[in-house]
Amino acid sequence: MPSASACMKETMESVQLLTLGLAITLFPAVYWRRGIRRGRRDTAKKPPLIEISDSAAARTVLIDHADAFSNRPLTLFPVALVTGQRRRRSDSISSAQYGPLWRALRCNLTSEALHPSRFDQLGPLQREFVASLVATLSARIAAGGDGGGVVVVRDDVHAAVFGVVARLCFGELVVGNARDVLAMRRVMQGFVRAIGEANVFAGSWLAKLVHWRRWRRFLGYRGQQAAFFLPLVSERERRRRSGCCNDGGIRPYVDTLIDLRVPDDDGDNDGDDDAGKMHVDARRRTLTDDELVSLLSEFLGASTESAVSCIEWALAHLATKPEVQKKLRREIAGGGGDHGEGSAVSEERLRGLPYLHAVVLESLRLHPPVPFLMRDVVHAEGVATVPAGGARVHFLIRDMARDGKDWTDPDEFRPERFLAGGEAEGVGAVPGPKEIRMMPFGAGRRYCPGAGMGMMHVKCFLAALVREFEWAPAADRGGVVDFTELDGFFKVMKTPLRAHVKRCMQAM
Ligand code: HEM
Repeated sequence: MPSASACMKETMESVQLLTLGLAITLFPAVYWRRGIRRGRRDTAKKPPLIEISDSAAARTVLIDHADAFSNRPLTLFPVALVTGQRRRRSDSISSAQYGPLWRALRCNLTSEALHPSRFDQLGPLQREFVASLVATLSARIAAGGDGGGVVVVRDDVHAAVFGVVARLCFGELVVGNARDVLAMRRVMQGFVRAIGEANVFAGSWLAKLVHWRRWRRFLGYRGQQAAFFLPLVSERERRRRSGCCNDGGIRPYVDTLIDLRVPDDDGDNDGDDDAGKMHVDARRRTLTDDELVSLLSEFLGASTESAVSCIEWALAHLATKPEVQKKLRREIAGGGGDHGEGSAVSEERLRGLPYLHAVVLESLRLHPPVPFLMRDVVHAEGVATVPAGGARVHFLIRDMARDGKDWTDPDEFRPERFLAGGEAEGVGAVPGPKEIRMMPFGAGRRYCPGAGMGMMHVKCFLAALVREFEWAPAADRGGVVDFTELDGFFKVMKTPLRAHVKRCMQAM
């Protein structure tokens, strides 16, 4: 028999459903009448969508017309994340319009948390999380017996990368706090999954009604993020005031956000939920709570999801190409110098491993974690493809990097093409101004500021995984790896990689 609380919950849900249904039925009628009365029915049309998959055309517009192609759509996801009457947008770097606020936010990230001079300080952090990943996988293998075992690697890699990123973001606040970090990770994973599925709600109240539980869960992620992040921000402020922070020499991203003052140029604070809490000083202000949540969520999500996607795709290809795997292992083990079981390969050595670099580039070419770039173009004088009234432009990164006119056997995983003498010698992760062959980190004004850090995370974990373990397709699926992509916001493998893994003899 259902309990009283279950009955109560069901009744509440029915009432909510009924209310939502009524609101949806009445809203269009009321809005329509008001619109006609005031003579302001929204006639704004969606801009036409233009898709560009030719690399030469992409270079022309993104580089030669960089200013015109420097804005993303106002809402990045198919539906807005913050609801209600807020008049101030709660921007992250990705969503901010090209202008002073975007510049201040991006400059803060690149000159602080992502500055290359920081990379060398990351050694102890990487060693800690590489060692824990190696230990986790070794335990799984041991549980499988016979010196090897079938492992689904994605979640363990995700935990390790997120561990590093959370520490860069929050510093000592998350040290020794494994349960909270796991809970925060689950919220971020749920959020990323939800935005990948948000297309079902886009532009239709009926869809929101039909999928109302999912819709409610989707909106709930924002609140859950705030519930994790804002107390950490307050605690950080408290510890800074009392002078007891010890972050091992790395200034966490949250500190830079607390200290940041951004231009207060929209002057539109009336009725804003956060306006009362903001400190405004001579047209520069502190960040609102909403902005803090957006920026922290962006840092955690952007740094983790793309890196994990790239590591998993690379492992999938290495598992099916033993000769490439062996060659890579030889290169990683070759220089010696890195010591101890599961220890990370140092930043300096990672820079000197051309084949590892080529493997990562080839993985990003075939499976860019972000499949297309978005731009909102209002005026683009001299660009014939964009009509006078402007357009939404999508750059299809994946198609570009598999174009048969630019690449030989474009669907083949062949890292050698990036080595000296190969067809893509000198092609980097971020394109230069003269030519675009591939752009997994985007291009133009809005290219990814985390490209250097992202490459480093991928190389560091991939190097350790290949040095310590041998990878082969799991036999229980006929020894076949399914390379189908999931149709989400980030392009991960639809079926998470199941690999037969055993410890390498030289690593034992
Ligand atoms: C393998 C790792 C990564 C990949 C493949 C990747 C890919 C991308 C792509 C394709 C874009 C859009 C660029 C454009 O529109 O031209 C982007 C933007 C961005 N990424 Fe990354 N990213 C990675 C790692 C990171 C990391 C570590 C961070 C650090 C926080 C980061 C932060 C951002 C931000 C803030 C933007 C928005 C930039 C702006 O609008 O100015 N990403 N990323």
